[in-house]
Amino acid sequence: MAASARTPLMAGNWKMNLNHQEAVHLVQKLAWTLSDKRHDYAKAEVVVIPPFTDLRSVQTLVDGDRLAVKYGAQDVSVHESGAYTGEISSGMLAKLGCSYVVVGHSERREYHAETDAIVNAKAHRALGDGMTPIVCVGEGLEVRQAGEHVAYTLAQVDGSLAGFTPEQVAGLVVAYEPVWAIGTGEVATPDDAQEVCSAIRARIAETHGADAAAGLRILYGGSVKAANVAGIMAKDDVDGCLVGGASLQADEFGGICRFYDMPAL
Ligand SMILES: O=C[C@H](O)COP(=O)(O)O
Repeated sequence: MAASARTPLMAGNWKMNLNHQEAVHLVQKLAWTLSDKRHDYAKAEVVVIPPFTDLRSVQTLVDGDRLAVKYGAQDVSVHESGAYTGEISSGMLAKLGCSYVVVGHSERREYHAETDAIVNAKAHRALGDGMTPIVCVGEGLEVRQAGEHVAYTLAQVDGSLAGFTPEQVAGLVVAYEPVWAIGTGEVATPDDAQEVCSAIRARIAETHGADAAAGLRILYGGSVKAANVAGIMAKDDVDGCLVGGASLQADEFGGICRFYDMPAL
């Protein structure tokens, strides 16, 4: 499968920002911006990832206005249901119409001690309920400075994708997010992104076969903006972006979604 056969994916992770009223306003403005510019959703799938408390409002808006924007959740429980106070199950997210679930974001790995085994269990939960996990991996600054970023990230990929069949892997999304580039303004160069994304694809070819590697979408995340997105997206093994801060502004995120119109700096 050629790179062009993978539909680019732009996912905006709002993190712990925006109440449900602000969420509706942002999605309306984003949809209007993309419609005004005649965005081609075949050139970039557009996904917003609000906090749990906004999901019902976003669902109502998307369904009511028949928007092409999709939405997902920032996390999911490893448990199916029961006495797990504060947890949200994959079944609940599927019922809200979520298409995607982020698992293993570095902020969950760091602040909530999520291991590859936990991330893997969450990814299986999401897929089991018909949603696509966006499995996050990526190294911290010390690992990068030691020159061990590729090996470190591939070990996370191995652990986080354990137990998936080649056919399942072909439909998954992996997001490579070097932790040192998240929210710092310190964007990895397009070559930095390509180095690790191509290594991930090569690893999947070894472990799950060529078709799985060709189908898997690999995103880059870390200080992506409209001004730098085109250079990153020009790389063969980068199939989209997981965007934090810049996804909170409709114009900026709209520009990222329309990367194909942006100059590659
Ligand atoms: O999930 C998104 C990433 O953490 C990137 O965040 P950022 O675009 O604010 O650097």
